Amino acid sequence: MKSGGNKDKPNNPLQGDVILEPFDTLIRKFKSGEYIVSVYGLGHVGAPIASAWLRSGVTVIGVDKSAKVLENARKGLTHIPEPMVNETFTNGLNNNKFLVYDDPIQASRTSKLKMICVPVLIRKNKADLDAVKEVTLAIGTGLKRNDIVSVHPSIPPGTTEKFLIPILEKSSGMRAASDFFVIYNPERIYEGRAIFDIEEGHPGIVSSNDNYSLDLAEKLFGLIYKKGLVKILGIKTAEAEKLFEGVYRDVNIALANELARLSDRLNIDFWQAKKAANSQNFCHIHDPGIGVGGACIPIYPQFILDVAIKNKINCRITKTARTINNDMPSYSLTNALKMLPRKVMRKSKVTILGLAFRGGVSDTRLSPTYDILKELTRLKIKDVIVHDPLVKQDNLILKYKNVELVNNLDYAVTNRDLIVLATNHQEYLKLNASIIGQTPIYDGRGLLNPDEFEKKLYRGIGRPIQP
Ligand SMILES: NC(=O)c1ccc[n+]([C@@H]2O[C@H](COP(=O)([O-])OP(=O)(O)OC[C@H]3O[C@@H](n4cnc5c(N)ncnc54)[C@H](O)[C@@H]3O)[C@@H](O)[C@H]2O)c1
Ligand SMILES: CC(=O)N[C@@H]1[C@@H](OP(=O)(O)OP(=O)(O)OC[C@H]2O[C@@H](n3ccc(=O)[nH]c3=O)[C@H](O)[C@@H]2O)O[C@H](CO)[C@@H](O)[C@@H]1O
Repeated sequence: MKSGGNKDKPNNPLQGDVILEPFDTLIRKFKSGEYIVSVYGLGHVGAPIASAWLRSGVTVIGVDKSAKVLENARKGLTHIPEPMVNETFTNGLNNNKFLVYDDPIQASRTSKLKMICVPVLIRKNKADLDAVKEVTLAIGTGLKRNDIVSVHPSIPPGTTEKFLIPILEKSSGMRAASDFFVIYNPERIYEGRAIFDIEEGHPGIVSSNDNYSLDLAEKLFGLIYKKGLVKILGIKTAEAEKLFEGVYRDVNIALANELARLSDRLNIDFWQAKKAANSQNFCHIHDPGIGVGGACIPIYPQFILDVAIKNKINCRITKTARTINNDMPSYSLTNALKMLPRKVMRKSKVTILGLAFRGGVSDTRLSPTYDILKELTRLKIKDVIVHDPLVKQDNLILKYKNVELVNNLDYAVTNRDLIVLATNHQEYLKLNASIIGQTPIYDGRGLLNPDEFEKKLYRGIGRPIQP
């Protein structure tokens, strides 16, 4: 059969003697619970994905390596503060639609569609594929004929084809696009509204290397993406697409940081200039800030740079943007420390507002606040408070003997020598002169209204110094 035929019928079985099920039968079997989806990794991405499938009526197996995550999941809970995830897990357990496995091979044997949602972080400027390798091997070991494997983390272009498919083929003894099917579906969720983003926020991206798997992906993922799907034939292109989104953001933030630093030097109000500039339809200047954190934006450009170096391409803008953004914690702290009252720096009491990498989330991965803490510790400042309304405890902070993590904002801003706002949590909008008294504040996110503070006690990135 040729590709591109009736969407309800498999148009490219590739398998000679084996007849594939019509897509409608396949979907019916997922909906009836005969076919099961397994989600490997119940973190920021996996937990909302599992929830989206559960919400579509499908039976889901959650798999994770962490005993704590599994224990929580069995109670219908997650450590991910995403709206609707806990409720969906709890309903799923009550309806016997949500199953939790600690055996990844058994989960693969039991499920038809296996979704890889474990993290790909960075080690020595290269993608760290250890977790992906581990689950891929387990999935391959339990793989059955006509099963479907779908890959979700953001990864360097070529990873699925060159790294994951060979593991699946070797461990299963079967061939991709013939005996089993591989889909790449990058996640585009914004933490804090993940289920909404999957279901209604953006079109989903589905890709595969053959037409049959791509049509299959469209049919399957149509169950959860209500805003439509963008189909890409060629997984490598889809892997690149996701990284391009991240590079675009990183470069635009770097541009904002560069212009804000110029504005600081010229004593120009960057924020007013930005607002006016963005009133023109083609202009989308981003926000400057104390740093670019999170498990995505600082990492994806590195994947691009690594692959560029291997292919002897000099991605100068991507590289420069990283350098500019990496320098922002140091630049901001230098300006903030200029506000310290004259006294021995080591004896100063400094408060950092925000540990999360951005406002509205409790995720602290690669937060610029860690860079600030490292520098304050190097300067031997002994009394440092970090406040965050959403982060209740943090293992990295425990390593700093000079740093206390607190959730009480009044305590954090009382009787201090300097306050540095590092995260744009909405909770900080209430700060003003009567709350912080005579303590100088450096606004590393341009969040606060300078008019709410005494002129000499407020400085901020891109904010002019008032005479
Ligand atoms: N966080 C986001 O907003 C976001 C958005 C889009 C894409 N992504 C991509 O998704 C990937 C996953 O990110 P995340 O934020 O969900 O990570 P996470 O750390 O929040 O969750 C990962 C989960 O996988 C589990 N895990 C790790 N190794 C495992 C293994 N070998 N077997 C089984 N379980 C294992 C962990 O215990 C954890 O529960 C990222 O690397 C990124 O490429 C993330
Ligand atoms: C391409 C894109 O948009 N991707 C989003 C991004 O989401 P994110 O959760 O990482 O959040 P961001 O808002 O990008 O922030 C990252 C860091 O940059 C700082 N920042 C931000 C905007 C700005 O103008 N100036 C800044 O300084 C901010 O404080 C924070 O530290 O990656 C997810 C995973 O791939 C995507 O799913 C999601 O779509």
